Amino acid sequence: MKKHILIVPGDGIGQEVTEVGKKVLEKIAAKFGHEFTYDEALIGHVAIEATGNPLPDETLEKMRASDAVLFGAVGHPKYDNDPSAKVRPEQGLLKMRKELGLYANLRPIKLFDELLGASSIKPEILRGSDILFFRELTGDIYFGEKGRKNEGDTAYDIAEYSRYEVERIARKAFDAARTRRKKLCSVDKANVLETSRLWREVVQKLAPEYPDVEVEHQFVDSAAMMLIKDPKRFDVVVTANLFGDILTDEASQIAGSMGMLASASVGDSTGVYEPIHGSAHDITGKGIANPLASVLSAALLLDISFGLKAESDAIIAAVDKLLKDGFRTKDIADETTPADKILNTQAAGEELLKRI
Ligand SMILES: NC(=O)C1=CN([C@@H]2O[C@H](COP(=O)(O)OP(=O)(O)OC[C@H]3O[C@@H](n4cnc5c(N)ncnc54)[C@H](O)[C@@H]3O)[C@@H](O)[C@H]2O)C=CC1
Ligand SMILES: CC(C)CC(=O)C(=O)O
Ligand SMILES: [Mg+2]
Repeated sequence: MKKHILIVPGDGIGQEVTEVGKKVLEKIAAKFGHEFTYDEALIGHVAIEATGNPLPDETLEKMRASDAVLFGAVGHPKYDNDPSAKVRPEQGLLKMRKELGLYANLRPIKLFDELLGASSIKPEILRGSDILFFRELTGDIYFGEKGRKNEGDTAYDIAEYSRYEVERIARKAFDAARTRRKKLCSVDKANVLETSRLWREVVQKLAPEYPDVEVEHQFVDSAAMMLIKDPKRFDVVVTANLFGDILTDEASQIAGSMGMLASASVGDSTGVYEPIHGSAHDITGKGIANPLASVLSAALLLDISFGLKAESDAIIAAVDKLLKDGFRTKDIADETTPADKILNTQAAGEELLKRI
C-alpha cells in the first residue's frame, strides 16, 4: 500500500517520542511491503519561534494533503508561566483540530497485563479493565467565546454545543459500543449545565436506534470516582471536550502511565494520531519519556486510517512482548524492576523494533 504520512512532532517530549513512532511505521512498511512516504511540519512553540504562528498555513496544507498525521505534543513553560501571552502553542493544536474537523477523539484505555503492578490502583480492581473513550474534540468551553470584562477583573469562557455536534460524536460511540461489550456510558453534568442537558437529551433520543446497547448516564464528578473505584464497569464512554480531557488523564493511571495512552483524532478529513500527554517540560531533554503512547498512536493510525489491522496488531504484540520481556521506561518501572531493564526513550524504541 502507498501512503503519505505527515510527522508533526511539536514541542518538548513530542519530539523525542514521535521519532520512535516514525521508526515503528518505517519498520512496519519494510516488514509488510508497504510504501510509506514522509514529510515533517511545525506546530506549537517551535512553529512560533520559526514563523510567529503556532499553526503555519504550510503545516495545515501539508496535513490536508497527507493520508494521516502522526502528532507529538505542544507546549512550553514560557507560555504556561505567562498568562498574558497572546500567541500560545496550544492555539495551534486547537486550530488544527477545528480546521481538520477532528471532532472525535478516541482514547483507548488499554491495560497491558504486565503493567498491573505499575499503577497505584490495586491489581484486583484493574484486572480486565478495557475502556474506549470518545471525547468530543471541536466544541465546548475550549472553543467558545472567551475574554475579560470589568477592566480585566472578570474572565469568561463560554461553553457551547449544538444538537448536531453532540449527535455525531454520540453516534460514533454507539457504533463502537456495538462492536464491543455493548455498554455506553454518557458522562455529563446535566444537573447543572445547559450544554449537558442538551447532551443528555440527544443521547437519550438516539438510544432507541441502538436497542442492543445498554446506555447509562453519569455525572462527571461521580464518573471520575467510579473510574478508579471500579474501572471494569465501563466499556465505551462518550463525553464532552473538557470532561474527556480530564477523565482520560485520570484513566491513564489504569493503564499505568500517561506515557501509555494513545489517541486517534478523526472526523471530516485527515486523521491525526497523538499521545494523550503533553510536552512534559519536567522530563524534556532527559531522554526518559515513554515512547509507547506514540508507538500505540502509530498502531491506531494504521488500523483506523489505512485499515491495516494485521500491521497494527503487530505493533501492539511487540509492545506486549517488550513488557513481557521485563523492559520498562522509568514511568512504568517499580521497585521490582532490575536497573538493566529500565530503558531510556531511544533504547525502548530499539528493543521494540527488534520485536516487530
Ligand atoms: N496534546 C498536547 O499537545 C498537550 C499539551 N499539553 C501541554 O504540555 C505542557 C505540559 O503539561 P502538563 O500538564 O505537564 O502535562 P503532560 O501530559 O505534558 O505531563 C503530565 C505528567 O506526565 C508525565 N508524562 C507525560 N508524558 C509522559 C511520557 N511519555 N513518559 C513519561 N512521563 C510522561 C510528565 O512528565 C508529567 O509529570 C503544557 O504546556 C500543556 O499546555 C498538555 C496536554 C496535552
Ligand atoms: C491544549 C489542550 C486542550 C491539550 C490537551 O490537554 C489534550 O488534548 O488532551
Ligand atoms: Mg489533556
